[in-house]
Amino acid sequence: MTDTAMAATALGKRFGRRGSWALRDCAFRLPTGRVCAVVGPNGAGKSTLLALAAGLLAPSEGSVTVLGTDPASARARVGYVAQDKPLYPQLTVAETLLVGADLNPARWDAVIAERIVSAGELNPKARIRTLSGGQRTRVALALALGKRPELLLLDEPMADLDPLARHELMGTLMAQAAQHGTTIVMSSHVVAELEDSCDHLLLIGGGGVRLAGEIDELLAAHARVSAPTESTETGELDAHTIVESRVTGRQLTALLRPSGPLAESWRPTAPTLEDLVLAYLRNPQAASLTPAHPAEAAA
Ligand SMILES: Nc1ncnc2c1ncn2[C@@H]1O[C@H](COP(=O)(O)OP(=O)(O)OP(=O)(O)O)[C@@H](O)[C@H]1O
Repeated sequence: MTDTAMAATALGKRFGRRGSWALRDCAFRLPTGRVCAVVGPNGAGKSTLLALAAGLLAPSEGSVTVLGTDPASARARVGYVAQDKPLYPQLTVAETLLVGADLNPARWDAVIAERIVSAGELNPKARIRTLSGGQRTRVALALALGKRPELLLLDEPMADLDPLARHELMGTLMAQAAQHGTTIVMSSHVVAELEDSCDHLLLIGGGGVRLAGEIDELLAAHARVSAPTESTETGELDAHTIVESRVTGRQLTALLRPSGPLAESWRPTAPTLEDLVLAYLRNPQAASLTPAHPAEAAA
């Protein structure tokens, strides 16, 4: 048994010998039992990271392990739903679930798979090619959860679901995580949607990991501060790691990682997850906060 669901060391991937790096020098550790959000701009490498963990891509350098072993050896214990939800178009919904059962004889949970399909009122006799994008997502999630995985890798699973389906399927995923201790790693662009359900964050940007860790700890390591410009002195914040600062009217606000006490003129408030993610995305030069780049020691 391992308490690490996924870990990367100096992980890099490039497509083609002379291609540019999709990911480089990634290091993080995700403990088991977490619901982890993978966030980052288009082209940041989120899908690449999930495909590396699923064992569908091989690293160009470094390594990734899942459930304490290499991705190929862990495949039977891992569920993966790719962004394009590949399914056999000519099979019916019922036949697709039968294939799931056949491929996972020791682990298959027909009850959960059928519950997910019937909650979407899908006709078991409908062919996959006749389903909408959101309906296919539902079948892909039924297949992945029916496998009763220890680790579930989901690439933008909610993107084409309507709000009700999103809510219901997110509830099903969270119940699965709570009941079976399943680790869920889920990429998404909708940060507000992740705030309530995820407890761990991987923020990917510029080909690397910008933020990695428990969301509570990441939020606690940052403060949003503001002060009237006339009451601040140049360089007052220099001791701290500034992620973002801006002047609006006569107010200066900043999102920073305090390295010690802040001067009295600054009023700190706690940032939201969305504040944090947006500040790092808007400021690619801001210093990363990951196990490989820990926070500065308090002064
Ligand atoms: N098969 C491939 N061949 C060549 N380049 C690729 C391939 N797959 C991905 N890339 C490149 O790798 C980089 C990362 O792509 P990836 O799909 O992992 O990003 P992403 O963060 O999932 O993006 P999005 O949010 O748009 O889905 C991009 O620059 C992309 O062009």
